[in-house]
Amino acid sequence: MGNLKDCIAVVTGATRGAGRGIAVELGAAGATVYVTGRSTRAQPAPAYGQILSLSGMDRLPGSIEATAEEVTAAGGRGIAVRCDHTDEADVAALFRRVEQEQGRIDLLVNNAWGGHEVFDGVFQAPFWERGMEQWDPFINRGVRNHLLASRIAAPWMVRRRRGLIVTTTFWDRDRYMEGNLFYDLAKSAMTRLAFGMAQELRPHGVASVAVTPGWMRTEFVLAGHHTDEAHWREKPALARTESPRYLGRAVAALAADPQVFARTGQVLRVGDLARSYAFTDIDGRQVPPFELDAHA
Ligand SMILES: NC(=O)c1ccc[n+]([C@@H]2O[C@H](COP(=O)([O-])OP(=O)(O)OC[C@H]3O[C@@H](n4cnc5c(N)ncnc54)[C@H](O)[C@@H]3O)[C@@H](O)[C@H]2O)c1
Repeated sequence: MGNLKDCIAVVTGATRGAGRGIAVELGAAGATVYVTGRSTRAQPAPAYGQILSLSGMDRLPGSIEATAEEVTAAGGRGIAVRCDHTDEADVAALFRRVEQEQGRIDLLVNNAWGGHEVFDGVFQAPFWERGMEQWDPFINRGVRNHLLASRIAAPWMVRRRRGLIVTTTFWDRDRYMEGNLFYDLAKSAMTRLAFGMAQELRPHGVASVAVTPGWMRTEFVLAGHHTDEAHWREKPALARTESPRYLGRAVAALAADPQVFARTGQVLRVGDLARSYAFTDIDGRQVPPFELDAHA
């Protein structure tokens, strides 16, 4: 993995899940990582949806401080900053702090995602049977928050004519997420956001890409299957999952790639990046890209 010891990164929504995996892998490559989220040790995580209630728990472990400590233990420097990414004042204060402490930002990872917190246990349903209460967590805590962070970080990158914005999403060759219109809308908008930002940043030497993992064994997914990272192999349904660190390795490889600008505007699958940059998941497997029809 490339050396990121001079990299100043912000990873949004990094108390758990994909964000945590990305932050820790950036740390392993030596980066300074601002770990953001709402959950602190003093203020526990918000409750998740029905799938966790079904398994007897509605709160997941994780805090910005715990992830920041993991980043530092991995070899980087983790800095925990409480930030609700829907709140413009919080987001402005986050980036002000990064500017005061570092004077620059090299990598922004747009990842905070509210969709899972309202998951109702229904995997597929026609849109007219889903409630409008899904709009806010899926769109405002999935797309608006990324635009909000990016429009504050972009001017600093533009001034230096360098930088990378990574937006995590789910994308499978433009296939429709059957029975999940809200999810599909949110993910399509994120992917398009990364593309649109790339067009406007291109003349300024700044890159923007969307990165799509496969099905990840996040704390949410593991709890929904009544298991944990030590025992997931006992669950046949999780056979093709990957760890969030696999996505983290993809982001670290992109951040360390001097040719990353050649990829600007693209949506990149973690399984493809693993082949291209020759990395594996934490268990040594090179998990192929997730394809919807292969899982139908
Ligand atoms: N889990 C998977 O298998 C999977 C697969 C493909 C793509 N993805 C995508 O990866 C991204 C991350 O998903 P995840 O699975 O890690 O989700 P998650 O629910 O496990 O984690 C989301 C993180 O964002 C934080 N967050 C939510 N709202 C926030 C807010 N307002 N301010 C700050 N932080 C906030 C949460 O607290 C949490 O730390 C999403 O775009 C998701 O669609 C996930």
